[in-house]
Amino acid sequence: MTALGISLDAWLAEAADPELASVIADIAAASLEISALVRGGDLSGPLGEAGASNVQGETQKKLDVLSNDLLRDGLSRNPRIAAIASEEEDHSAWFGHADGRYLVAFDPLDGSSNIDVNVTIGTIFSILPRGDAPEGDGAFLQPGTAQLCAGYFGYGPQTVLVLALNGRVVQFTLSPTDNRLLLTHPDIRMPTGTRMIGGNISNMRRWDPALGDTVATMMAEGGYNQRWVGSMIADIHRMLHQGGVFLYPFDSRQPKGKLRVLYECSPMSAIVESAGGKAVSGTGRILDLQPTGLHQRTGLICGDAAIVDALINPLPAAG
Ligand SMILES: O=P(O)(O)OC[C@H]1O[C@](O)(COP(=O)(O)O)[C@@H](O)[C@@H]1O
Ligand SMILES: [Mg+2]
Ligand SMILES: [Mg+2]
Repeated sequence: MTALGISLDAWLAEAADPELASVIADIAAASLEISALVRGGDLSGPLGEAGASNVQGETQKKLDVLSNDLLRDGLSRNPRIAAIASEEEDHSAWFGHADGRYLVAFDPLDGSSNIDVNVTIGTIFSILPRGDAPEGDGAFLQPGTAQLCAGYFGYGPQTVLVLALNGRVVQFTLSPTDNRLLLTHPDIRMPTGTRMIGGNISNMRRWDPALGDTVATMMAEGGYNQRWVGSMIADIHRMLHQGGVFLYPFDSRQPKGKLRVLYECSPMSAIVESAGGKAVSGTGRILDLQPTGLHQRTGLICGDAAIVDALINPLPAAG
């Protein structure tokens, strides 16, 4: 169903089986609560430092913790969801649902450093089959090709939901009048040929020299524009609609990469590929990567396939 303006629920009734639809609907319900907190800003209460660190040693903001709790609590009530894994939790959480057919991995709040400055942040999620693996983190260690659905919420001037499902990318926008998610983009295709790069250029000196040289040449001589919000979801959302590439490559300070495979790179790469783009780590396709850890990191270069190719070709062969 592609009629503009139809609700998420009506769209899901046609696009997904009822069980998968219920999982997406529950993620959406929790995310709309997060959206309301974000919209309230300081009026929602202090959203700054929570005084704790997550398993990766990163300072947690109160909104990171609140968002995690909203998603975890909301999803725990769905009997079809066996377990969740989150950036903010050391290990996967299993709900004891005998009929749980799905696993959900999520970054509850992407772009935490932008919370206090009213810049777009988001929620990223990946829905995987439960499979036969025993209960535990290992059940989540599936390549991105196994994802049944990938998506993100963007909390910016508009609250949007972007979904990759059945090989298509669609976008819903939150109606401010009745708080419903309505279809605004029935088939997003990444534009090609846009000369735009989204990367943290302050890290350029730490990148593979060949990659750094290529990017420097593109900007100095190729007419490339540079854009960097500092929230992956916002930077990739821009690429999805305007074209160009997003990159957070391996570097000498973070040789294993910064962005997490299961709940950042895998879902965002599924969205980029489904919209006609390409997503690689620098040593291979992201969606083919077999994760070995719940919080594993990787490099990421994604977007317009021709520009991604131009960036990775000078890099050494896959290792
Ligand atoms: O500090 P930098 O280099 O700007 O990093 C920004 C990157 O870190 C992230 O914020 C990591 O996400 P979290 O906020 O979920 O930790 C990405 O969204 C973004 O691309
Ligand atoms: Mg993140
Ligand atoms: Mg996060």
